[in-house]
Amino acid sequence: MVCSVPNDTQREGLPLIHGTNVSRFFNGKEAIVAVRGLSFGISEGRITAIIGESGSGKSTMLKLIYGLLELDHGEIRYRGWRVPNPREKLIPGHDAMRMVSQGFDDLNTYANVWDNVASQLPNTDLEAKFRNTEQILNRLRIAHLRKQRIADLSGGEKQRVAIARALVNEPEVLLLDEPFNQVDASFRETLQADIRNIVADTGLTVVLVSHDPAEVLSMADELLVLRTGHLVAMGKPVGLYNYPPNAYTARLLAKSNILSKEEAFQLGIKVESEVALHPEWVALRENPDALFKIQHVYFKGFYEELLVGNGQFQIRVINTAPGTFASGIRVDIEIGRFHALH
Ligand SMILES: Nc1ncnc2c1ncn2[C@@H]1O[C@H](COP(=O)(O)OP(=O)(O)OP(=O)(O)O)[C@@H](O)[C@H]1O
Repeated sequence: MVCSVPNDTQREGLPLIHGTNVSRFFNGKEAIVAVRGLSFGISEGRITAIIGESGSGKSTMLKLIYGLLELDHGEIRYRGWRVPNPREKLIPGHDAMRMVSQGFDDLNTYANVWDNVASQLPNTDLEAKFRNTEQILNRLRIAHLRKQRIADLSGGEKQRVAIARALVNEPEVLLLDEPFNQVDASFRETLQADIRNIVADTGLTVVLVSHDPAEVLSMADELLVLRTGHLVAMGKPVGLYNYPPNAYTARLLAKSNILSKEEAFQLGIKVESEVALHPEWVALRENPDALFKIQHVYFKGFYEELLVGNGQFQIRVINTAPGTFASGIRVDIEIGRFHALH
């Protein structure tokens, strides 16, 4: 779907969504940098997650992609055409995309689920309206709720209605702002699986924002990592997890221990840079003469998180055999692997 801007010409050979040097500031001269100098590509038919700490610019980036906010610098293209900014379009937001924001502002609280979804479709073909509404309610497993008012639904159910409403008229891109916020783990996993299936079956492109990368590691095909408005890493989850390009990404994805080269040396690692040591890359062996001591044991269910220190620095370690170590015990640290941050 082309949603064009006057005097624009299509650029060939770009990914589906392509940003060049995108910046957006707030507050005029005392500018708050929301995002700065972002250049990125988002592929068609994939799930791309924008991740980063609170305030890193994720929601701003999503709104810029959709065309809800004006850019201060740079440009964003969709299928090679420039995304219109809010001044260039009567109803802001790209016609090929739909966005589901936090808070479900778009839902009509007093109408029922069916009407909230069906109202997105025209009355010109009532049979198609019925069929498409029914189909998307089934896909999102909320057909049994069709007569319920939004006000009476749980947060997770509302989230599914909001997504159904966004998908019912078959956008090419679905933008999701923190879709798994405030929902429990089992709900999250089934919703993630349902979204993955929709992407696989329909070729939909999904861009989602998350402040908790662990929750999207298994779901996203690509990750874009933001830090204070800058893009500091992009790539596939497995690659970024195992070979993070910087300390921020290592901490965000893996809660990694970041050690200076001097600290690493004390663990027998000889490198000329900082080191990322993921908590699961470390094993412990009890030794009454060891320099390191278990300082805290945090019970996590099927595993424990241990804080181990030598008086100078601490590292976090995952122990998959809970109950083996108690606070105060002295341990040797065995490094399975590490990743040098150059
Ligand atoms: N309308 C606005 N006016 C002023 N500052 C804004 C506005 N929108 C965003 N900002 C600022 O821009 C920065 C990035 O905000 P943004 O909401 O994009 O971050 P985020 O990564 O989505 O955060 P969170 O995870 O907390 O939702 C923040 O410092 C924020 O305070």
